[in-house]
Amino acid sequence: MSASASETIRVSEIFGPTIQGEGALIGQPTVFVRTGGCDYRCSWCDSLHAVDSRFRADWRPMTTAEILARVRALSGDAPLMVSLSGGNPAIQPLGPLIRQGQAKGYRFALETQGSVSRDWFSDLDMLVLSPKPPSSAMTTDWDALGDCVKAAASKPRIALKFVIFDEADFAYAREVAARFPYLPVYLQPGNHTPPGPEDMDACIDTEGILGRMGWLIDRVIAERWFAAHVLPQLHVLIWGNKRGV
Ligand SMILES: C[S@@+](CC[C@H](N)C(=O)[O-])C[C@H]1O[C@@H](n2cnc3c(N)ncnc32)[C@H](O)[C@@H]1O
Ligand SMILES: Nc1nc2[nH]cc(C(=O)O)c2c(=O)[nH]1
Ligand code: SF4
Ligand SMILES: [Mg+2]
Repeated sequence: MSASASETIRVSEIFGPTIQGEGALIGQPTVFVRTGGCDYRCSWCDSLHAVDSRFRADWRPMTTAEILARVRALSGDAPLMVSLSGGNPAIQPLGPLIRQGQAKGYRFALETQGSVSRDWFSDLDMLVLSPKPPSSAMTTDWDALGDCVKAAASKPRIALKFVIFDEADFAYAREVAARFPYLPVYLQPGNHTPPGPEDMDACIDTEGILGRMGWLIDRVIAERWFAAHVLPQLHVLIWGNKRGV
């Protein structure tokens, strides 16, 4: 599907530069463009303010030019990595933003659950596919996930990233990884989030997160899954569930 540059994109928030706190690009200075709206409702979603339609009034329709101007202002016009997240950014017309941003030297990563594929995935610098394990209560559409990998196969780096709370989630990650044996895998312990986005500033369960991190490392080693990377959500350990960091 193609999109014209005049189409608007539903934006929940644009923030940064901060560091990418997760996965393959962890530690990299990054500006986040978080789009509003998602076709999933994960039981533990940490970004409900970009998912729950109660927050729809906060999502602003922005043109590609407006988003790019905001990203350039936040970064002082110095090109850096832009992470397109959400919500599900794949349901927004982001192709023109990626191409116009790249023309200015910016690089683009996109985080999605793999439920919707777009031909413009091939223009990305990095596609992070984060299929949802049983604890999310979502069901994987294997054809859609395969289509996402195919759409991106010609150019960008692709990585799989899994949130793991328990043994069933770990088994799911193993299954997906076996279907795509050539893709790098990142595993991150789940963070038990408060029930509503209003309460997100509540304290995080650091002990629980680090406990699951230790368990995850033990499981990876026990299975001799030596191709997997195990990482915490670094930004959560530093700033908790705060928005805009
Ligand atoms: C908020 S999502 C937005 C992008 C897209 N909808 C997705 O899920 O990939 C960004 C990343 O945060 C992860 N995430 C969401 N809630 C989490 C939680 N409670 N603990 C750990 N990671 C979480 C998701 O799995 C995903 O990898
Ligand atoms: N610092 C930081 N790193 C992140 N990595 C993935 C994020 C997301 O919510 O998509 C995120 C986020 O919100 N903040
Ligand atoms: S797919 Fe991503 S944004 Fe949507 S509900 Fe799940 S974690 Fe949240
Ligand atoms: Mg997040």
